[in-house]
Amino acid sequence: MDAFTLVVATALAALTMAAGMGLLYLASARQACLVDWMLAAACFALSSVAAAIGLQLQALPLGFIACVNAFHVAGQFGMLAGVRRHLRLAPHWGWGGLLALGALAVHALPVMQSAHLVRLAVFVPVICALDVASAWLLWRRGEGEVRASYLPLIALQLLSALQLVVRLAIVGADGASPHLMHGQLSRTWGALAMLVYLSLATMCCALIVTHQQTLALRRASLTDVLTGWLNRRALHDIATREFRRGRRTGTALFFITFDIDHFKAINDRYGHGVGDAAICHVTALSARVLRGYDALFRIGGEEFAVLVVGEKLSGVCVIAERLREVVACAPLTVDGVPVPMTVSVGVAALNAQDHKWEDILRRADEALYHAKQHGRNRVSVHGRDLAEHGHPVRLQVVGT
Ligand SMILES: Nc1nc2c(ncn2[C@@H]2O[C@H](COP(=O)(O)OP(=O)(O)OP(=O)(O)O)[C@@H](O)[C@H]2O)c(=O)[nH]1
Repeated sequence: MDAFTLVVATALAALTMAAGMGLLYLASARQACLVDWMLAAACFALSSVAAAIGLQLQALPLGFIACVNAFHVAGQFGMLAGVRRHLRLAPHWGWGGLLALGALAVHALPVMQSAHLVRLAVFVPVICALDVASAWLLWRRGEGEVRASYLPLIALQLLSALQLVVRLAIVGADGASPHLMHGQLSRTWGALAMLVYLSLATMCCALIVTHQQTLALRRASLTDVLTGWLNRRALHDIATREFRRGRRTGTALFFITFDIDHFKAINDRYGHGVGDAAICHVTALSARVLRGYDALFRIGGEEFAVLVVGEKLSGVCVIAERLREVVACAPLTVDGVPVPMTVSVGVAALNAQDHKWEDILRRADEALYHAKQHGRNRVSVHGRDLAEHGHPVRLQVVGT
């Protein structure tokens, strides 16, 4: 295939990428990085169109070469800008504009007019730096589940940089041993590499965005909207997994359940809006005293559960007591007036007779009920304050 046909195909691939990014932007949750990638593709398309026109004029005029290179640099910067925006960093398009203008201006230097090799030697490091910067950012910031979706674009950016370095080396070697690669062949290589790059970049960018949406949907399906705590569906998944692990490895497992005391009265007196704020207030306070890695669940209107793994009973009782205390000591303020709140707390541990995690939760609920029955604003521990089915063993209550 001749260079002209390849360049036209590259322009079409760039336009396809721009259209794909634009359509995905409209169809998805308007992720702004898609606009950056669409602009990047538009720059690549302009670069290819300039190259195609220049090739038709036989001897490629320097003005066209300058445009080809400037739009190409802008396109590569756009790829980086999209990556930065996806990672919640400022895209800095201003720098991209300056870089493109610099790329245009540098062609006025006489040395740039002399040889294809000189121009390659100037632009390859710039483009490689942009490619490697995108790959490095994605690698550094991509943690956990998202990294898998970043790997194809990381690989593509690195391969793009690598092929440029190889191309520069071959064109450079051509200077020493003539005809290894003349300018026309180098351009054909460049157009072919760009065609492959654009086709794959379209898929890589789409993969990143759709994967992120999938994760967001999954997160939303497991999270309570009001508090941001996990919901019952998540409780089932996480508790089942931890219960199995606890049975197999003998790791201690506890549920702390707690419930806002006389919450109905808060709703009745101040309205549902304040009731909602009270729920958020309690969960925010509780999260402060809980360990960052405990799983926190909203399991009912104003009832919550914490799954504690690998702790001693005494440690769990300290956590539960701290939780009770922090809520009692920090009332919600409504129009400058404090609204005192307390919580009743129940604690239960995994024991040898348990067949399923629901057994532990049921006992924690019984302990919570016991705390309610014995004055509220207190912590009751199953097996210490009450025996099976909520019968008191001795009325020793941790707390008030
Ligand atoms: N504002 C608000 N209220 C809720 C929400 N979910 C449940 N509720 C209300 O919470 C109240 C719970 O009341 P009860 O179960 O009687 O419990 P309580 O008044 O806290 O009494 P005790 O638990 O016995 O101390 C009900 O009035 C529900 O309507 C919610 O998301 N927001």
